[in-house]
Amino acid sequence: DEDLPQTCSWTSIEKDPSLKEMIYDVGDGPKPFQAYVEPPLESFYKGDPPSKTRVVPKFNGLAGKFVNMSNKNLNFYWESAVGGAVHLMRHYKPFSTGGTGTFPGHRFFFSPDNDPDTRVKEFVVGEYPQNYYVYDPYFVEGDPVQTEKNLKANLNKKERKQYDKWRKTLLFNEQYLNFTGRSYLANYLDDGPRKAPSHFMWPADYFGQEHWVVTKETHFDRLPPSDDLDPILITGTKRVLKDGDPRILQEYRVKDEPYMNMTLKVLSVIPRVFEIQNFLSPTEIDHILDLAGGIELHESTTGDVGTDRGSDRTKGLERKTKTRTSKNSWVPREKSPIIDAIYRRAADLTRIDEALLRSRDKDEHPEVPTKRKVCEELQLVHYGPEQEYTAHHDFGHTHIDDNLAGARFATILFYLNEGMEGGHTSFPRYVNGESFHELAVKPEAGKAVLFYSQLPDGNMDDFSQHAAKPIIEGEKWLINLWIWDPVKDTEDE
Ligand SMILES: O=C(O)CCC(=O)C(=O)O
Ligand SMILES: [Fe+2]
Repeated sequence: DEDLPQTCSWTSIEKDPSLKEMIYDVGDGPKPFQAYVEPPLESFYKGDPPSKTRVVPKFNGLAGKFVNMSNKNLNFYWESAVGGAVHLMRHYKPFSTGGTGTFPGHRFFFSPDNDPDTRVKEFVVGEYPQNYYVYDPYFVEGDPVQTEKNLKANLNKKERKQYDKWRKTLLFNEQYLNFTGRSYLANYLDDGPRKAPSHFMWPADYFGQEHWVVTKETHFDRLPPSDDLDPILITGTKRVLKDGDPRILQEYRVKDEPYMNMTLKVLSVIPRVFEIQNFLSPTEIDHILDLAGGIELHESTTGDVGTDRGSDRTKGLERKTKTRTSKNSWVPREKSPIIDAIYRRAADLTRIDEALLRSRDKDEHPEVPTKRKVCEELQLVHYGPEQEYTAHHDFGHTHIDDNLAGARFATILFYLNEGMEGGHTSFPRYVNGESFHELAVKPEAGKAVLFYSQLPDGNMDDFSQHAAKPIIEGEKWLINLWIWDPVKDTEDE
């Protein structure tokens, strides 16, 4: 298109400069892997760095990855203190894993799901980067012969395969940790480590760095009549807008502005966090809040706590999660043309084809391994006084047999209001040379925040841990969009 000589400030880099070749061996001979190695702190500052050494953050949380390397069904508990109250966190299938944000000194244990009085393994969480907590009843330290005997006696062929993949994951983790200083929070798959993200990732080289990207999805500045905001019914290729095509409801958008510029400003290098001012227009915000009036908001839950699979005895120990006290609801892209435009703009912002953010026809992106979307529906969230979402990671953990290993890759938060007291989005572990306090992002109406939960090498980013701080006064409205890599784990329709 002639109006758009260049669509973004990014000039092609062959590979992310933070990727370094590491040679590893998990028993099949030496192999190369492009591993993410954190750049030196001095490079995080455009001018003179305030310090050459990292500040140790006040917040000492970390991602705990708990692994069931047995063929037993287990229940996983948190024990609030030695001999204190225990809380059922979740059920673990054979050879499965799960994660939770945790702190040094936290206590967890596994029990067989048919024998809740027995603790087969207890864990006390250590300091970062001690992220792994493994139950392996077959392994005998320093005795490979006995270990092999135990495995032969207890596991069938299929189980042995699953076990061996976990062994490789742990071996890979040791070498990755040694090379990068970080744990490998993904799994080692059938043909090697989890693949590097298939989506584009904006670089974040230093605080205050700016990128820009152009979008034809310009702002709505007048609300179309409600009939024009009916749900979108067309599907697949018919949704594609060619360069010459007008945008949907163009007449209600800012006049004589064929495209608009979005500026991403780097708020944090590790994790990669960007803010984008004026992503949403006041009209768009009105429309979303209007939808919110007609949408029933539900009490939020997280994937971490609560299961209906507990035994009778453990049922009484389940509790509603206290980590997330807000109310939420899902808004599909097809809800209205304005919501659709927000998805298209988000696609331009992340430089992901909009087709990946909806159901696709057969011939759209045949290279993508499944027809699943790469995002969830928008989530509309409301926090009232005292409500919060305590520190957590947005990524999840996949089963060892899931060879695609789809996980949340990027999060975009869109703030719908401002002026509340509290309610910041906090990144308590952002790496810097000045402050041991969190990076606190203030909600401002129309502002978007983009951050990545994964690293350029396909590992999960433990430092992406974040929280919604409690509201002290007022309320907070936001929508968030979760983008997955390479695709979502299940279809959400
Ligand atoms: O409300 C916020 O600021 C953050 C929300 C969040 O982290 C989430 O919904 O996953
Ligand atoms: Fe989150």
